[in-house]
Amino acid sequence: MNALKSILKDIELIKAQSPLIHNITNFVVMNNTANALLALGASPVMAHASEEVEEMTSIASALVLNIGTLSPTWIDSMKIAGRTASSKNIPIILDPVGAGATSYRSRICRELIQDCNPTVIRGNASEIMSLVDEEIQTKGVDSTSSSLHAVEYAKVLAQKTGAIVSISGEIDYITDGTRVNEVRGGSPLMPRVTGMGCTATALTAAFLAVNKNALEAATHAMELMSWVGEKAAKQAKGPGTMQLFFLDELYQVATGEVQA
Ligand SMILES: Nc1ncnc2c1ncn2[C@@H]1O[C@H](COP(=O)(O)OP(=O)(O)O)[C@@H](O)[C@H]1O
Ligand SMILES: Cc1ncsc1CCOP(=O)(O)O
Ligand SMILES: [Mg+2]
Repeated sequence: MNALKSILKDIELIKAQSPLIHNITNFVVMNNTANALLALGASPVMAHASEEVEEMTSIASALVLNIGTLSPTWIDSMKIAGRTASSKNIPIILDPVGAGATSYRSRICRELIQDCNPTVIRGNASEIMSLVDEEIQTKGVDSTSSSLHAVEYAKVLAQKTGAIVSISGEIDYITDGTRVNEVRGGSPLMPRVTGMGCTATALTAAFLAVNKNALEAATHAMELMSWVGEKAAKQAKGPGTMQLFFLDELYQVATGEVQA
């Protein structure tokens, strides 16, 4: 399977380079996403103090900006880190958690996009749609729309911002504004575990760190999520064990016990 070989090639690079991934992310998922990055072979660091983010981003291979539990001091740090990354050609991935639920979140996402030029924007359907149409109100951090419905919005967002836009859901769609890659698979248990979308974002950062083709890197991350999620769900009894099996299966792939 060619897609699998191509993902495994990126994973080999992640293992060899162990890229430092600087995460400014939310309190809910810090532990999950750090563990997922470690399982894959990357090196996570969570740092959000404005006093240190410029230095931390400067030594990182990719930057995650995740607005899940944002507050004014964190936004300042995100902007410093984002500008630093942008000036040094360090890839940035923005997760617009809950965009459209409050005007604050939507406004901050627009400012971050404007100031930091993210390489990839990854969110669920509702979040991506709300970034294009300010009238779209979402319920919270979970999507109320199908990913298929968001594809045209994602293309517009990609064309407007120059970012690759990655929409997650039952089917994932990743677009540069013209081409659209589709990723199927995964499991309905995945959205029953908090932080799975944020994990997808963190893994996308790891792929961006080793693969300069951002459309391919973002697609690889979603293919890996889907593949690992499906394997984990076969063994899980519910969300609790799903979380554990997901990490273990990710580690199995990363340590090379699964071959293409
Ligand atoms: N119904 C589903 N079937 C299969 N995979 C899913 C389903 N819903 C979400 N996923 C997967 O779960 C992960 C998180 O996606 P999603 O729940 O949309 O993100 P978020 O947590 O940001 O809302 C992605 O890898 C996505 O492909
Ligand atoms: C529940 C919640 N509330 C604020 S951030 C967060 C986590 C969202 O994570 P994900 O979007 O990956 O489910
Ligand atoms: Mg999310």
